[in-house]
Amino acid sequence: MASLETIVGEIVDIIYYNNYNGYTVADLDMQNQLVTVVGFFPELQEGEKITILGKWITHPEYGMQFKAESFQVEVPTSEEGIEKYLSSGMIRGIGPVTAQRMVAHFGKDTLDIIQFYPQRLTEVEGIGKKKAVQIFESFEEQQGLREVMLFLQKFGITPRQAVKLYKKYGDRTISTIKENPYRMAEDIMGIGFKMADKIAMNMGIDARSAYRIAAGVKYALSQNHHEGHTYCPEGKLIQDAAKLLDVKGEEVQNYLTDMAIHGQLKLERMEEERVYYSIPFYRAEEEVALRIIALAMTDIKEEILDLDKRIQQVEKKNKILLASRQRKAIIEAMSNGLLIITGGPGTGKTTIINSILDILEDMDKEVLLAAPTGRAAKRMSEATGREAKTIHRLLEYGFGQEGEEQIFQKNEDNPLKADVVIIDEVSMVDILLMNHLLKAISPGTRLILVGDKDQLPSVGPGNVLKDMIESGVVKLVQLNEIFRQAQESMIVINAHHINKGELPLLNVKKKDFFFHRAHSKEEILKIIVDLCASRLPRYQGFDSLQDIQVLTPMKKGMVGVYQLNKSLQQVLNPSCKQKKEKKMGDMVFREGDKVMQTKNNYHIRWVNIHHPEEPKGEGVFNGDFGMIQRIDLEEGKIEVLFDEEKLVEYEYNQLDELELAYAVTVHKSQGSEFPVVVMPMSWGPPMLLTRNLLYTAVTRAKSLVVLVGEEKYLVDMVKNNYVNFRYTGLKERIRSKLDMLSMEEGLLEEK
Ligand SMILES: Nc1ncnc2c1ncn2[C@@H]1O[C@H](COP(=O)(O)OP(=O)(O)OP(=O)(O)O)[C@@H](O)[C@H]1O
Repeated sequence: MASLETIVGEIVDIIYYNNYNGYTVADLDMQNQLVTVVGFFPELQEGEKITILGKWITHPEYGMQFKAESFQVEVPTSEEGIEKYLSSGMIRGIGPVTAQRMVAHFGKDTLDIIQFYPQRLTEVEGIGKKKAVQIFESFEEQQGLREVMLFLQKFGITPRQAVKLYKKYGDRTISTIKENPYRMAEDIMGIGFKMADKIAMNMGIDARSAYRIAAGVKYALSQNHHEGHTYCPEGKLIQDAAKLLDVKGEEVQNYLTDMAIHGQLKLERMEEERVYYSIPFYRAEEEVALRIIALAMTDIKEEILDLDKRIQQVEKKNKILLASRQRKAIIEAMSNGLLIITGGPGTGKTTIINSILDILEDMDKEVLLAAPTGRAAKRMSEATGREAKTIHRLLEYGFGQEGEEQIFQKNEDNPLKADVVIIDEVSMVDILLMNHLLKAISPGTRLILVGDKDQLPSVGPGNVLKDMIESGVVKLVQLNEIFRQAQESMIVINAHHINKGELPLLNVKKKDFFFHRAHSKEEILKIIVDLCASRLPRYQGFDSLQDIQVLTPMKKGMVGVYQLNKSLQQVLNPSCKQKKEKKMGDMVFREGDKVMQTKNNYHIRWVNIHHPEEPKGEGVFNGDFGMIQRIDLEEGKIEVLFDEEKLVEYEYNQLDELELAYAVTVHKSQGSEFPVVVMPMSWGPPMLLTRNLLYTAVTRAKSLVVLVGEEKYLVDMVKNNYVNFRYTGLKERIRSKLDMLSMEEGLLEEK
């Protein structure tokens, strides 16, 4: 067996870098001998000098390589190395041109100048005082980050996670982790208990300490919440936590009651079973149940005169005859504190919202409209011709100062001022957001919730819409008639077939729902790329970027999001001299790319390019699509245009909020609609390939659906009625609270 050796050299080329786990293949110049090095590293930069401890291996294909076990990076010392290092874009304010000028001026002292005499940077052409400060700060930050990465690499924490930790804890990263490693698992998405535990063990924390077991239990419970549950039955929690902690079930059990007594968890009885909630979910479920009952029981005293006449007027104005259920929906909307309107595509939900709006506005009522995502809110605005906001915006979330704890400014002390609030796409609302929404609805304001209960449930915990419906307490209008106009669309017809577990009708001439047969995943990928790049634009006039959206159930694999995006990018927006690009691990962002914002960012500023004189707007939301307009390699910035008007500037360290979006997962597409949806049909885990998911994907399309693959997988999906089960207590909670209230009233009456 080869023994460990130390080699020293300068990085001359990064051949491969995986930004999820840090796996790197790089060429190293060892005194004019080129060596290939492989191993797990933080993002290395060309020009850096590195000392590596490892051993020589022979790769069957690539020959001799040096496999790293540990390493020490030094800053480059040669002028060429310094220039390469600074040109890489890792320091804000320095791109290739500035790097070259700096090295031409300061030579080998450039890095020392940045660190110790930053004021001298202004001697370089193009660097003013402000930029000099920016370069100094960014360099310091990089040094700090390096230190954190070096400390964490021995625990198997990837560079990406190290960056997240550094963003969260800043200069105090190392001390915070040393103090309580389990905090990482609570604070940082993607760092599990296991990783935090590894560090804790390494630091000598006892495996049976109360501290460790409590952390394990909390983490096991939070994992259940991640899967959509609002609580976890005791047996399952003990099992999950014991497995995680590698201790006996009894050891966990002993702590559970204790944790409940100390208010770390909430112990409840649910259908004769002991179950545990994390406190925020328990509170949210309790409060939602109480508020739903209060709203549902609010008597609308107001007698609406001439409602029949008003409905007739609306019919006349819109030139339609409302169906009886639609009339019922309108009447109920006028006479209930809380109403749910649910139905599949083409069953007239939008028509009802518009009719209700017409009537209410005619009566001078104040109405507010909102939906859970930016895209859904935008569609609601377009469909109603009125302003619709995201629920977060409606509730004025995050209007505080940056860095302060973000809160919903609209709440029970400062409720929404409106007669009626209408929320669309309510199936996407989870228990926490529903609680915030209900808090801001005061008695006297009516709430109308519109949605399709058969869509995928909310990403966050809870099954709120279904639970509310099944509680039987909330007034419900269920629409099931597909209107004639909608019946002309096979998308609508087939969506209803799929929802009922029937096979969709495929390839009906001159229609809008097609199946393209392909046998292997390679073939599926090839056909999808061809459809998007050439056939659909050429024969049907669709725009490859604006109109066509590839949706896929999976992230990984040949027809998963990552590969689809790579292949589509290569063809739809290939690399060329004129287009600048920024490498992010194994992904490339290029000018002209279609991208998606992957989390809600309430503070990021945008300029309306049509009205640059207007004050800057704030906020870009999870699921918003944009286009990369410009990459500034000097400043380290990427400009993205959203909705063809909002221009947002991202710094490189914010790029984890963006993903390529030629293809996105079905889950991410919830609440959005596209002219064309293209989707692969191939093998995947049955838990994922469900009827529910297919229904959600198909209902995202307005003009055309093309499924590509093998029909047997389509049949499997239609038959797979597996709905991810969620432990939620809202339905029972509403019922039991109502029973209690009725009992109290009964007692009062008896008295
Ligand atoms: N009473 C009616 N008579 C005739 N046509 C109707 C009636 N109600 C709705 N429609 C028509 O049916 C179609 C579907 O209605 P609408 O868009 O309101 O449904 P929806 O449930 O909002 O659909 P989606 O969820 O797909 O947006 C529209 O073309 C609409 O004009």
